[in-house]
Amino acid sequence: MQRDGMPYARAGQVVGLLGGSFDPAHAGHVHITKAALVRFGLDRVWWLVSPANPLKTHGPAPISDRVTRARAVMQHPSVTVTDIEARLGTHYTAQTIAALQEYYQGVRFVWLMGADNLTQFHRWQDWREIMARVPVGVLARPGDRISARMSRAARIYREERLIERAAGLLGYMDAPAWAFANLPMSQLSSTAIRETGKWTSGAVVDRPMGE
Ligand SMILES: Nc1ncnc2c1ncn2[C@@H]1O[C@H](COP(=O)(O)OP(=O)(O)OP(=O)(O)O)[C@@H](O)[C@H]1O
Ligand SMILES: O=C(O)c1ccc[n+]([C@@H]2O[C@H](COP(=O)([O-])O)[C@@H](O)[C@H]2O)c1
Repeated sequence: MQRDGMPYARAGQVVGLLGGSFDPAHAGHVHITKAALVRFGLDRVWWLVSPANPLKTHGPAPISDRVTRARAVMQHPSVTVTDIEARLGTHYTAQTIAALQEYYQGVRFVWLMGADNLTQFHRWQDWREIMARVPVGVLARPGDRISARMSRAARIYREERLIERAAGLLGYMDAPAWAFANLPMSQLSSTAIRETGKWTSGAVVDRPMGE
């Protein structure tokens, strides 16, 4: 049965999940998404626009505005922007992944994140359960490549890291498995955009990023 608003996926497909506040979405997100599709051999990527990041203190703009903005920014036939977590009522990534695996039997999920998130991954709720459930693909981010590689999660799961040449098989690996993709890096961040004042809660500003 297909629940309202849940994207379609069939058993055997490899679906990358990029969770984020997307407050607002920017070209850096687009860049890592396209890179992830190629480098990690994904069939699809779903953006999970989260109701709120459990580790962030500032409240994001309303989710409907962030989804609208994300859909305007990310237009690619293999990418779907979703508000799945709001629909499932999950707040923590471990819960979200467990619910998706239950709902989409046979679909191979890969969790995606920028290198900044790997540095604090060991602070996420049930982060080892995430590692046990799905392969993880990490994308380089300015300033975070070294700290990510030295992070607690990277050290604990040192043996489970794929060499870059094998990263295209990530979705077919049994968890735990992870890969780090080095790629030309984008300096963009939502924080920087919010600081320009071009994105305020409730206001959608549709300008090409980088202006
Ligand atoms: N420029 C970038 N390079 C690599 N990864 C990125 C980049 N921007 C965002 N990401 C990754 O995309 C995911 C969602 O990011 P998020 O929505 O938090 O955007 P952000 O720019 O990091 O926001 P903020 O500045 O508010 O922390 C995270 O895993 C983050 O690491
Ligand atoms: O589950 C957790 O404990 C947890 C802690 C911090 C961040 N996350 C998730 O990480 C993703 C990136 O968050 P953000 O706000 O940095 O874009 C998003 O999907 C969050 O829900 C998850």
